[in-house]
Amino acid sequence: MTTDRDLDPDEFGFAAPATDQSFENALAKARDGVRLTVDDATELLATGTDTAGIDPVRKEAVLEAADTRRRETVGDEVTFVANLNNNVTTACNTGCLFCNFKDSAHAFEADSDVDHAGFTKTPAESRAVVEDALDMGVYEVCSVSGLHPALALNEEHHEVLAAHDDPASEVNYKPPETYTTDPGTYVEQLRAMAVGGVHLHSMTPEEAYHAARGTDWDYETVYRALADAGLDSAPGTAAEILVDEVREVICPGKIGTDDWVAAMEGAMAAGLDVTSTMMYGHVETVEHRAEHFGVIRDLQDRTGGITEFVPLSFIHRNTPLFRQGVVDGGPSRDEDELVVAVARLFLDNVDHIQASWVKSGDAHGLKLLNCGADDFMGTILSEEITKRAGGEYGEYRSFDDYVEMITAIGRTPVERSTDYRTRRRIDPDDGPHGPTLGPRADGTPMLAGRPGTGTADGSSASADD
Ligand SMILES: C[S@@+](CC[C@H](N)C(=O)[O-])C[C@H]1O[C@@H](n2cnc3c(N)ncnc32)[C@H](O)[C@@H]1O
Ligand SMILES: Nc1c(NC[C@H](O)[C@H](O)[C@H](O)CO)[nH]c(=O)[nH]c1=O
Ligand SMILES: N[C@@H](Cc1ccc(O)cc1)C(=O)O
Ligand code: SF4
Repeated sequence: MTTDRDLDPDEFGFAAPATDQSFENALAKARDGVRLTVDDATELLATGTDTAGIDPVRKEAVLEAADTRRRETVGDEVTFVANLNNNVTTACNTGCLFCNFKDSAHAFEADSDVDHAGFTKTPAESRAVVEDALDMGVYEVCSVSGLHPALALNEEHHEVLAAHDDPASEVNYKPPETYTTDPGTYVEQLRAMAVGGVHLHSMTPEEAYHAARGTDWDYETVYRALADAGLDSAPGTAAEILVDEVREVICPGKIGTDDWVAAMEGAMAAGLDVTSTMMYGHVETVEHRAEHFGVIRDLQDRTGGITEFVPLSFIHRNTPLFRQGVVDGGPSRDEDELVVAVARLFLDNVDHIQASWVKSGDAHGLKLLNCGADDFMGTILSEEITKRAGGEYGEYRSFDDYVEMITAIGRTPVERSTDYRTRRRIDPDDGPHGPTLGPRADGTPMLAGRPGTGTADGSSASADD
């Protein structure tokens, strides 16, 4: 078991980025549509490693090149999805230092008197949440969870884990009866959520690792079992920064880069689409970000199954990294803009780049749509990861919010399916607007207080911490 530990910032002092490339050459290649190298990306992200800090004139040139590339490759549509986040449990012992979503699993034990603000849902509770959302027109459920020690793939996995001499320390396992609430198995949770034709987007590489721990099952086998239970696609979170020297600092309990890549390949081999992410703006350098882009582009060259790239701006306020003084904040807005722009320019084989209103808010999220992004995520209805980390931008956007925001920047609002293959252009003048692609969607707005609806209150409520 890994727990939060004190870190000395000097412990990880990475070398200052430097390359043999010049900013001007890298920019010229980007403008000409020549495939960029990791060194090129480093120069663009740094607005030149020859100068300290971000140069505002060079930054604008990078953003403009990326915005032009976005217009030429995917046009002026801005997509979004009618989705729901349903996280099953916050119990987790992995101890990632950037995460405040998790609660120590010990606190969930039936005989524990440790207070915690987290939750575990049974499969029946998960199903009820999804059913309510389907009534609102939602057609995607995104479910990511803590690595609860009682979660196993299926009954067979429970037996394998329980057969260890000391399951808690050897395979991070305690039987369900240890806990106040039994989360069921991964297969049971997915079966419960895969209801009414909803698209189930779940099981990050880290969760797939947990669903195979203590066995010799490969990732494809695990994802096939999950697909049989109703899984449609997998979120490429747990990526953080795909460079092991960074992972050793911020998430030493997590799988390494090679394993993350193997899990994504296993998911795709099992016939699933995947997304890709990068969580940046903590201890890493711009060179690490560029290397991360290289890992994603190589993976996509081999597989073609990545539907989108989602930059996740580090939210610092309540995290161990910030509280222990390892970092003094998250990324600046300039860095957010450059990450989106260089993702658009470098990831020439990934069509869609997402801007996140959860991480950046509406105004800056819209700005990111002018830096190379073409997707504005989803309605989500509930948000726990960013909120618990100290995010302040709420947990719900309505279709009317989306249409108003996207038309305000002169772009075309488009409702999409998770895989982007089904799209509906929305006529801004034909409101009020609601989802139409869901199995129970008839264009009715996802409004506050509709009978049977979940917790969304129709406003863009702030985080309550
Ligand atoms: C909270 S985990 C849940 C799923 C699973 N436990 C895992 O790690 O894959 C999902 C992702 O949220 C992101 N995340 C967590 N804390 C964050 C923070 N403070 N700021 C931004 N993103 C964060 C990370 O990228 C992480 O991989
Ligand atoms: N960027 C964030 C997302 N993005 C995921 C989308 O909502 C959607 O599930 C995906 O594009 C597949 O269709 N989700 C969050 O909860 N928070 C974010 O910051
Ligand atoms: N839920 C993740 C974000 C995410 C989930 C699924 C994705 O496919 C992409 C991004 C977060 O808030 O950090
Ligand atoms: S990021 Fe995921 S694995 Fe890491 S502590 Fe948070 S919930 Fe656990």
